[in-house]
Amino acid sequence: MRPPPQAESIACRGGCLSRHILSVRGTPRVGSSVVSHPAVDPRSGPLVVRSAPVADPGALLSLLPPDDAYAWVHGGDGLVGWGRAAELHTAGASRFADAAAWWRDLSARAVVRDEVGTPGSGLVAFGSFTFADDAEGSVLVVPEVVVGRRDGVTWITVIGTGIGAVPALVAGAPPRQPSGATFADGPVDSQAWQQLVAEAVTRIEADALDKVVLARDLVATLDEPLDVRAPLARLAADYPSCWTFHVDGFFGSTPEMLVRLERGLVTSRVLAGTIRRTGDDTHDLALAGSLARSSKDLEEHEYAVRSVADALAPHCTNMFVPETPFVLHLPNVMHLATDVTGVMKDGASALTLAASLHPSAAVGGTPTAEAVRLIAELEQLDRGRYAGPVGWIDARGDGEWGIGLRSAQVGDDGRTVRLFAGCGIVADSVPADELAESDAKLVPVREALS
Ligand SMILES: C=C(O[C@H]1C=CC=C(C(=O)O)[C@@H]1O)C(=O)O
Repeated sequence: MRPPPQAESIACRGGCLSRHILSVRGTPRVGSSVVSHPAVDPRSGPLVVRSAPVADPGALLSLLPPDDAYAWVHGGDGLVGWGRAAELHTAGASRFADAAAWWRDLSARAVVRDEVGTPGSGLVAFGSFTFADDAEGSVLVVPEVVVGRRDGVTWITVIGTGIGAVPALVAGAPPRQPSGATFADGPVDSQAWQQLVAEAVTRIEADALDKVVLARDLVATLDEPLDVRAPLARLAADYPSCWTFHVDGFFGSTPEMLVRLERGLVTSRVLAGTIRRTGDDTHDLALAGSLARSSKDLEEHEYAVRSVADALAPHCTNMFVPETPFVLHLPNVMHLATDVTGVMKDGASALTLAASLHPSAAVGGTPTAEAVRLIAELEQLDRGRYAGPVGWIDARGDGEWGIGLRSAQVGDDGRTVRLFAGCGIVADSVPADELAESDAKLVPVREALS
């Protein structure tokens, strides 16, 4: 393999890189307002992108500066980035189409020298999309620096308007740990939320729909503004089989891969059907067996698998949809899980696939339209980016989009953090059990803030 580039190394990290790379703002952000018809500023030249292998710099998350940092890591591999070379903010039902068009245009105009040639090298954007059409906050960001690792190969990508210097990669000082976290119910307290679950069961029994996912939130207040690198490091260490992410204050560790597209191969990990772990391995094994036999959970799972298979079918050939789920063991919960695969047939990008899949029945319900209407009516919660697609895309269209679960959004003051969790409700659901399940799903982020 080619030796890592050293000649251009300079002893600085994210912040001072901006001396070397002029930041092109793809679309200016005006306060928090939404740019619905984005275009790259025609006065700016194309983005100039260079990817090259580098020596292993250690844990990817340890490279992140405190601000403008992005992450998508899974068991040591993944992508981290910092700085903003270009960005798009969008909203509305057209948010995915806006983002896909912006990305196609930006990619087509970019000048790329990619010495790595793997999914995630070359031009890359991190993104996060809201669950609901009418929420603000969908974003794609192209960092100034991206560091990736995959199958033992580490690379750096530098993005700007000119030939940028390649920064030396050094771990920064350890992040400041969160302190003084207190947690309170969001606008709907746990008692009221159980009543909503009961109401959803009534609606399901009245045959209006088969399944609906209801979510709740917790509000954490910290002593000081959150250094998001601290919970990210904790989540990545505690949940290595999940995808730990951060985009624009939205962070978490999701076990659910909405869609991955790599060199024509499409995969999706569907989760639905949950049981809490007890901490006693023998007992948990017995619980895993009962989860795999539970008709309530199997029914809930089947809806989610069907929704994913149906949404992928128009884009794929050779689809494989296993008939029986396996049990995914996480430290806090176990889930029924199915890995759906297919071969891309129509050239759709990972982002277009994510748009076709969202919202799957793991976060919406069945039928989708009725479930989404009931969520809006009952939930009394602005989900923001929770349960929306979060991940990355490269210029080839390859990418990974997880579902933004086991997640939280940092507020503008930096000290307030909203944590989210939801549960699939079907005819047999029991409100108190669903509350306990949602508490278990809040554990990863809650512990990472404590
Ligand atoms: C909606 C969430 O989880 C989904 C994913 C896995 C299992 C689920 C369940 O069993 O209800 C949910 O469908 C969440 O974690 O907030």
